[in-house]
Amino acid sequence: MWIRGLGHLAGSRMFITQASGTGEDMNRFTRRGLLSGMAAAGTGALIAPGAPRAIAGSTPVAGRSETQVVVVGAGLAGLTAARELVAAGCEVLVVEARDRVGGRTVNQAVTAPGADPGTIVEVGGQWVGPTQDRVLGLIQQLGLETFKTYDAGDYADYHNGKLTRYGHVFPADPLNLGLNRIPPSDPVGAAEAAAAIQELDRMAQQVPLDAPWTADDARTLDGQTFEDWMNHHLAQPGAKSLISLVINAVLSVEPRDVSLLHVLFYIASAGGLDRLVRTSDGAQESRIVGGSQRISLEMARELGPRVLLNAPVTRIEQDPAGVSVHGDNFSVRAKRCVVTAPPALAARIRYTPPLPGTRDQLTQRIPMGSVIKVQCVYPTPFWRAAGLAGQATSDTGLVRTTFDNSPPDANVGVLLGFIEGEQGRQADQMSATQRRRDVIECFTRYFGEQAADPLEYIEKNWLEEEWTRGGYGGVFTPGTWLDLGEALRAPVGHIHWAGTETATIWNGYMDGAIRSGERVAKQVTNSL
Ligand SMILES: Cc1cc2nc3c(=O)[nH]c(=O)nc-3n(C[C@H](O)[C@H](O)[C@H](O)COP(=O)(O)OP(=O)(O)OC[C@H]3O[C@@H](n4cnc5c(N)ncnc54)[C@H](O)[C@@H]3O)c2cc1C
Repeated sequence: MWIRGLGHLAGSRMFITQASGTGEDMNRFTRRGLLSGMAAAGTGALIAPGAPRAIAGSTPVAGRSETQVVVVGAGLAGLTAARELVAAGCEVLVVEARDRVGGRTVNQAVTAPGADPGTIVEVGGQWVGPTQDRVLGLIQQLGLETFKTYDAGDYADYHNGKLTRYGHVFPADPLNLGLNRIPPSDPVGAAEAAAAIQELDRMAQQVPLDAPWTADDARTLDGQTFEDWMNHHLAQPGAKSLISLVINAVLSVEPRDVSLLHVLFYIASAGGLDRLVRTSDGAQESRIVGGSQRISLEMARELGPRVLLNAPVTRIEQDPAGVSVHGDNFSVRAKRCVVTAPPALAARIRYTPPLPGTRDQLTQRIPMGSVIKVQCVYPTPFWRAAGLAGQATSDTGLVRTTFDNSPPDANVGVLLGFIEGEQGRQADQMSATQRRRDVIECFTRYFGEQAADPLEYIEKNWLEEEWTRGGYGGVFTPGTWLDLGEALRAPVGHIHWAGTETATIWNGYMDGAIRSGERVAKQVTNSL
């Protein structure tokens, strides 16, 4: 492996990340880490704070002048790919733009007075659930544990200015669907929404996960937005409002933003729409003790100095013998490169020679959703005592879905809300003070006056995150799967593509990211 461009920084010091604790408390200066980082880089150079730095620990890739595979991005996809490649005997270097690992998963310390030290909340991805076998398997392998999301008591729905409490399963349940989280505030609308969910599930089963563009009628399905489909198939305003909320909650976009074919693919990829929205027995079922970022922190600890932080990749050059991956002050030469940044971010890297037109056009058409995740910390989860689960849906305000996000021992109570799609875009333009006020108003509307005075307000605006620029993930616009879908996973020369957006199962989720890392590692080892 050769890495150049670091030598001129000799004489400076380097921050070393310890692979434990929260995102905030991980930075330390250590000489041992510094030396192992240097060995990993193979340069003998010292690295300045703010410049690329390696994670301490584990076995350095000492004395090598070349690496085989450079992985761009130390999120779940990149770290999984690196781990698999190392297990297959490859030399790997992961280059990460941020000063931390985890990408769209990140823990934040709760600092509210009275909170136990070490209490964290996740400000990015957090839940895991049934059939997410790869993430569940990895959690177990890394010695981590899960706990169930609090899901006892009634849900609440705020509709047309009125608050309704209801049991988990739609009480009338006219189609005997056992659907969870369809509020009965407008029974006629709810019945139509339940039927629509059943119909969407049926349509989704026809979509081949590895090639959605080959679905019967793909041209028609990808030729319309999800809103077009709603306008043709839903008569009840209540049904439209509920199904729109489902799209907001599941994809963080508006129905007008996304292709119908993509919604069907996404449903199929998760094994059903009800599974996507459910808490118990669904995608929101469990959380990871200590926070979801621990998965990445543990993998990074194993990889040790093979992970280089503060290393944004700006340019990837290919020639017949391999690739050169460049940042502002580093370059890495390798045989193969794996890019795990979401498509919209991968498009910001300059490729020489330029990527094929279809690959670039694909990345122009997969924008990130719009999400701001907000959390209020209280002395206790007071809603539990009132027989509420902390889960609300709403047709108004910035926050339209909420959850109980208290730590496993409930040493404080945490209400979590999502500001999604159009609300996310509006909230991004508000002042922080206005946003906070509007969020707390929403929580108070749904859970009463006790919600009005939180001990701490935590907010993560993913639109503002330089190395993600939105969330939960990239969303396919009409026509993209049909004309450009084949370019999603096809390597371009020595460059391979991973990341949750490339997953066939649990696309958009942590599980999908891990699956994509496993898939690309096999693809790369087979090509070497
Ligand atoms: C608010 C929110 C809530 C979510 N909730 C859930 C949930 O509950 N459950 C669930 O399963 N999923 C959830 N998700 C989705 C989940 O977090 C993602 O699917 C998953 O983390 C994606 O992993 P990844 O490795 O594919 O991408 P990322 O995590 O985005 O990793 C890509 C990495 O590439 C780096 N990078 C980008 N550009 C460059 C560059 N030029 N040079 C170097 N590095 C670069 C980035 O910094 C990043 O670390 C949520 C996401 C968000 C934002």
